[in-house]
Amino acid sequence: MSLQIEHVTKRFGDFTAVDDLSLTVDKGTMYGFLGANGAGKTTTFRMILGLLTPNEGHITWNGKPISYATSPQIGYLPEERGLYPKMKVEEQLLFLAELRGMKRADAKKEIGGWLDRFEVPQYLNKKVEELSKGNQQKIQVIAALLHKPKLLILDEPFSGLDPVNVEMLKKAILDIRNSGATIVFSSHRMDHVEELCEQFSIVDHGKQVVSGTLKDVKRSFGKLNVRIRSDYPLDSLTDISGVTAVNPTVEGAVYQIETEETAERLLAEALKSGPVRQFEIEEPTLQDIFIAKVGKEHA
Ligand SMILES: Nc1ncnc2c1ncn2[C@@H]1O[C@H](COP(=O)(O)OP(=O)(O)OP(=O)(O)O)[C@@H](O)[C@H]1O
Repeated sequence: MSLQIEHVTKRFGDFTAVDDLSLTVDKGTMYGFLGANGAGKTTTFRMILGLLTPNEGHITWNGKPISYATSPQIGYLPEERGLYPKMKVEEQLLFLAELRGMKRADAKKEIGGWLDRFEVPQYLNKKVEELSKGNQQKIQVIAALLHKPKLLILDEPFSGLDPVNVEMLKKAILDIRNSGATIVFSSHRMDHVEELCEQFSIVDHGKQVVSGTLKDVKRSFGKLNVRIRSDYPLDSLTDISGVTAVNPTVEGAVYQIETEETAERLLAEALKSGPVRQFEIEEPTLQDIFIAKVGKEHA
């Protein structure tokens, strides 16, 4: 079982939002779909779900086209959150669960469990509009996964959640993946993607610019980070040859380099100013890779 996107292009008039995109998401994988604002992520999700039709190419789940409207196998958290503000939480979730083919009694049981898990059981009989934005978001996440979909598409699932709720949602998503579901999500938070995803791709202006496993992409990026903390000025380090980028931190900077010899030169130069409190060579982060591939202005 896999999700396959083959040479998919989507145009709106003269504008190409998704440009010859191909990717495969294997069953049981947690897949991160990344890109700057306007890169084409939501458009791709809508095409996966059959809500938009590609101009070219094919998308299949398990070898067949998907129809979100009719398939109980699919769960979707849309970017534009679409709960009915006047409806009570339980009514709303029951309504959506029945649309996805669940029996009312089963849905009722599951709803209770999820509201407890997300620490919002007190809102069962409250109108959606009475909940805070973050709590509405949790209800919408519950709506997407209540019927135990085999393929779960989450458009920015963490946006608007505080750190405690982000952790709660991460655990829930991991449990769903561990139960065998395939999950594709978009996020602008690279750290979340690093923690959760086995595979990912980055799109830019509708084109795929990077894809693969985190390990392979990091290895092929061919750059390292050197983190230096010091109580003394480090200005002269910026000019050392082999430094490709400098990101200042509160107590020093992180220098992007290509070879370890540059790290030695950085350390020698830093020590000229005074003692160094931290010197560490780190692998590149997904944030580094994203910025390098998509451009600083988008980060
Ligand atoms: N119905 C539409 N008509 C015309 N242009 C559209 C339409 N839907 C999307 N676009 C354009 O397609 C591009 C891709 O939009 P999309 O929403 O897929 O980006 P995204 O990667 O999800 O962005 P974000 O991270 O900001 O949510 C944008 O330039 C957007 O303006």
